[in-house]
Amino acid sequence: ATGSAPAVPIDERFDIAYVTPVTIGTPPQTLMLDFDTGSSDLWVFSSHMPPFQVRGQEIYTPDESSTARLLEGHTWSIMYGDGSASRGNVYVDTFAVGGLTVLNQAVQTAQQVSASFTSATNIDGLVGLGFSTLNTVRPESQLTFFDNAKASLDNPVFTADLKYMAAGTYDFGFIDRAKYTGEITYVPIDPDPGYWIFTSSGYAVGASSNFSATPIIGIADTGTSLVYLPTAVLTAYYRQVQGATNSRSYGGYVFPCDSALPSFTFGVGEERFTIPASYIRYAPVTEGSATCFGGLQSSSELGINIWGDVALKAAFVVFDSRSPPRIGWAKK
Ligand SMILES: O=C(CNCCc1c[nH]c2ccccc12)Nc1scc(-c2ccccc2)c1C(=O)NCc1ccccc1
Repeated sequence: ATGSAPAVPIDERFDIAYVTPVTIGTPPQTLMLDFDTGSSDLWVFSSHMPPFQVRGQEIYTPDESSTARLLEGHTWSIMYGDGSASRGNVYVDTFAVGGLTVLNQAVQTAQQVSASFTSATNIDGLVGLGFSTLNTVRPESQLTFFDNAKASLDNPVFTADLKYMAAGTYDFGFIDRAKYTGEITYVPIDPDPGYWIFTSSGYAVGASSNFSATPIIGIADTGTSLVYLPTAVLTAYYRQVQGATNSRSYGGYVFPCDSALPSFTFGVGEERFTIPASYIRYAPVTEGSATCFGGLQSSSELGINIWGDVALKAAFVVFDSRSPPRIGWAKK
């Protein structure tokens, strides 16, 4: 089997996150979920939440699904690095995306979500595509949709083709030759932490003329908007941006929106990928402001480097869960 589904930006002005239509239950309930390689819980806004925490999101109502079964005595609770959080209980039900159907998928129904999820009105929940070891369901952790689907897929892979201010695609079980150019460069993944962690071979500010061959260990993360890198890399980049400052009040590097921005190049093996300046001029700090927030930010508070959407949309990315797992990057 194979599957293919769109990844649609939740906001037409800047790519905060991407959502993908899925159906859950019988008769099918359609929700728009954020497919997230940086976590491993499939959780949804649900009929178990207090109504004031739901602001326009679609909800999953297990009581209206004839195939829903409560997973007795199981709960979940997750906290992300930005302090956002959610928790609740667990059902198994039929889950379908892009032509693929998984029977008895663990669907984590939210009873409580933090304010940042309530205000993300176009996100009805998340589909974790990280390694199932990260799943937070207790007392027995649950498998991701991809781990449940893997045996029936033509190949144990999925690919991300995210786009700047446009709908991209997630493909499951196959690699679409029409979505990339040249060859795919594969590098190993360390699956133990549970994330898609790989080592970038270095970076350059602007084109790859002055490439600095320094290993950067980071997570390929479709669920995080921006790129978080070591301070040394950031200062090298923002040194080239007129008026750039690392603002405590805005919580990161900001600069005048009309400043000239260099592109940013990162290495995967011998290959070089360039993030255009337009992706790094991420968004005005507030509606209509002349101060813009950068798409490259420091990872020093996180303790981990993250290659979020700003980087992923500059490439065609293959998440290959053969043994040992590996990640592939190609131009497009
Ligand atoms: O969790 C994810 C992806 N799902 C995000 C879902 C989500 C969280 N608010 C959302 C709001 C809307 C939609 C989706 C989400 N990625 C990873 S891997 C390692 C870390 C991490 C570990 C330790 C310390 C720090 C990060 C994170 C992390 O917390 N990223 C979020 C973030 C956000 C802002 C800044 C940094 C990291």
